[in-house]
Amino acid sequence: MFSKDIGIDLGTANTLVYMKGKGIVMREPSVVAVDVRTDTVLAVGSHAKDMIGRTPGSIVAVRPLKDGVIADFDITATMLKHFIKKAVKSTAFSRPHIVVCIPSGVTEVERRAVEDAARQAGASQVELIEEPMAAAIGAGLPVADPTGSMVVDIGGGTAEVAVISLGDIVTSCSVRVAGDKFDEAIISYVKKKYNLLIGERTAEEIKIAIGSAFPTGSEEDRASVEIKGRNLVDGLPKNVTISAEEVREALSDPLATIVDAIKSTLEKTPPELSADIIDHGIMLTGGGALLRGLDQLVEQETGMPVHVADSPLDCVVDGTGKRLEVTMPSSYYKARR
Ligand SMILES: Nc1ncnc2c1ncn2[C@@H]1O[C@H](COP(=O)(O)OP(=O)(O)OP(=O)(O)O)[C@@H](O)[C@H]1O
Repeated sequence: MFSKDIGIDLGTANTLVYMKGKGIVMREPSVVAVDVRTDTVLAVGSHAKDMIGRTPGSIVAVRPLKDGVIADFDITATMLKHFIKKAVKSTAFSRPHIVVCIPSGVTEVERRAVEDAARQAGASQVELIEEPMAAAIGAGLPVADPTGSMVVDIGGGTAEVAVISLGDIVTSCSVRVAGDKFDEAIISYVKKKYNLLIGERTAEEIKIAIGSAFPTGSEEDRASVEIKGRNLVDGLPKNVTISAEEVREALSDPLATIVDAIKSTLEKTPPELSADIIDHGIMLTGGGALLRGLDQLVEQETGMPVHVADSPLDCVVDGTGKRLEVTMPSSYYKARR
């Protein structure tokens, strides 16, 4: 029988929905626009993201999950309900089973808020799973085997590093430094060097266009882009050209934090599992894994082989999907309670 069971990657940057039997049915930015005068939600997802930095005083476009935690409870619940209702039109007779993957830094109270929101949106059963585990499953790592698999999931708010064996996390480390901090680093670099104020959207565009973690010796190392912002000296709009090398310099501090998290997790890993990681390498997932040269940087810093997952942005939601498609032991998805 056709089932509307869904898996959700409730990410700080993007929310993805996987429907059993269909695959990924929705990808939207985790953004909500609210009219503060009437306290009503005006837009959710990409429409709301387009409004960031461009709203009049009466409207705020917010990202309810920030730095890997739920910054605004009620808005997160509203957004989750909106996405669930959009993906699955549940009725009293077809209440879906929902698997939600949430950042591992969320508190017990926040977990309950997510569960309640999913139930209010029509879920009959709600299961919460840990992000690095979902990412590892989605990336196709042999998480159930008695062998060490290392995954590094770099999203918008958090970078999660985990070593998994026999269906459970053996050692892990989570830092609140990921894609958003890369954008912030670009903003402050441009401000310091050029006295130019740019917005979050522009910084993200620069990162995606010419950002890199390591010089790869290719033509792209010499790329540059023209950016527009507000001159901090006279307050007027201004253009400057920024090079790939400058962006790499801007990103070096947040990247060093992520590399340190990987190294400290490796230091805590039992020797047998370390040996497995030397053989199989480290798997990078999450949107941050798309940063050019990141695999080479991690490889140079750790001496381990490093692979980037096939579809890094989809790994977490694919992991929740595999949970719905296959019956696996619940120990795979041990939610931290
Ligand atoms: N080509 C790219 N190069 C560099 N960064 C990218 C690229 N494409 C997307 N990103 C970044 O990836 C991040 C979003 O990744 P992802 O969707 O995996 O995060 P998330 O799951 O929402 O966040 P979290 O895991 O922290 O909850 C954003 O910061 C985005 O700017």
